[in-house]
Amino acid sequence: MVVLSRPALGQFSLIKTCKPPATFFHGIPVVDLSDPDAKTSIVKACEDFGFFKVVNHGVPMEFMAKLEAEALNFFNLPQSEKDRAGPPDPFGYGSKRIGPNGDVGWIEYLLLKTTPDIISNKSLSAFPENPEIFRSAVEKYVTAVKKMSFELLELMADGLGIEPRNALSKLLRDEKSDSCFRLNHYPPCPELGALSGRNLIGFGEHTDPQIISVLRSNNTSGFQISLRDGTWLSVPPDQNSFFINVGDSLQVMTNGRFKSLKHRVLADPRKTRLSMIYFGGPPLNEKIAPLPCLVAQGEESLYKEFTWWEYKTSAYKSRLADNRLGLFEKSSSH
Ligand SMILES: C=C1C[C@]23C[C@@]1(O)CC[C@H]2[C@@]12CC[C@H](O)[C@@](C)(C(=O)O1)[C@H]2[C@@H]3C(=O)O
Ligand SMILES: O=C(O)CCC(=O)C(=O)O
Ligand SMILES: [Fe+2]
Repeated sequence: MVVLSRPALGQFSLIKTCKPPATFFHGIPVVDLSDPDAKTSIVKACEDFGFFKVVNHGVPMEFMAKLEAEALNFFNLPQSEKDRAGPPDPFGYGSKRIGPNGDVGWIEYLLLKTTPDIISNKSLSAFPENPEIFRSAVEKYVTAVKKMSFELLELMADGLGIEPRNALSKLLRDEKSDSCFRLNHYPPCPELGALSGRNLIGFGEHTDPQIISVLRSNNTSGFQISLRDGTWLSVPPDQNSFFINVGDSLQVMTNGRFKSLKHRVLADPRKTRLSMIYFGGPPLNEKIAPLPCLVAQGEESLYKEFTWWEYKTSAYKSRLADNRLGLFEKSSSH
């Protein structure tokens, strides 16, 4: 029989109680939603990165594949037909111009409102043949992704010790939730091959203003996140997984504990990138402020008081790369 000395026993209990290290893939935190301790890895990823990948998410792969096929059908239409769904106001079809303030990229997109109806009339007019097929593909996908987003926000609340656990998810579950959905199409840019070492911006660097963004793309790379040292990390694409971004509003609601992360997309010389992103936002009249239980005694909010409507209005006056939250920080003189 082996008799363990006291110090050796101590080590043994440490091994047994220590949490396994977070899983990473190419420097990106990966959260397995079937893991009973997913809430801990979600909180850690949101604190350290403001970004993570989700596997075992429960969203049927066929919903992703069907919507991808329908979106490609749309983007492969003649330009004149696509233009019938534009210009974006901000909803509808847009090409090269992103937002109202002069940002451009190697991209075309459809921006859709998810409440109260999935698709505004203008976007539907681009599908004269059979708008119902497209509507149904978007609806199935968005409904499943919303459900997963509610779960993620409930796990976040659990992990942060917030009560009730629906304090965050109720904002997206609300029928007045101001959420939207975006299909981005980045055509290949063959000229890029000749300009070796040069980057072509598909979607310029920015943070997302909402609470969370849930991104799924085909297997084409191009998505990058900004690391603390200012370098860009390329995120290996994975068409079967989701990538989650903490939005500016969640940064405020956690009083800066979670960070909204800058990201961007570079165009590819050879391959088409097709991405679909659900942006979960609160109702327009919702006050965006730190949850009281996350502000320790003696501490105060890092941000001025504002509603989602005020933030969104201000965001739409900004350029993509602007530090939108800066205007709402208490230290700011604006
Ligand atoms: C340049 C802009 C495009 C954007 C509105 C804005 O003025 C600044 C924020 C941008 C952004 C980034 C995340 C989402 O893609 C988006 C729909 C959003 O809510 O904020 C876009 C806006 C847009 O494309 O209209
Ligand atoms: O298209 C992508 O992969 C990301 C685009 C994005 O960040 C956005 O639409 O806000
Ligand atoms: Fe984004």
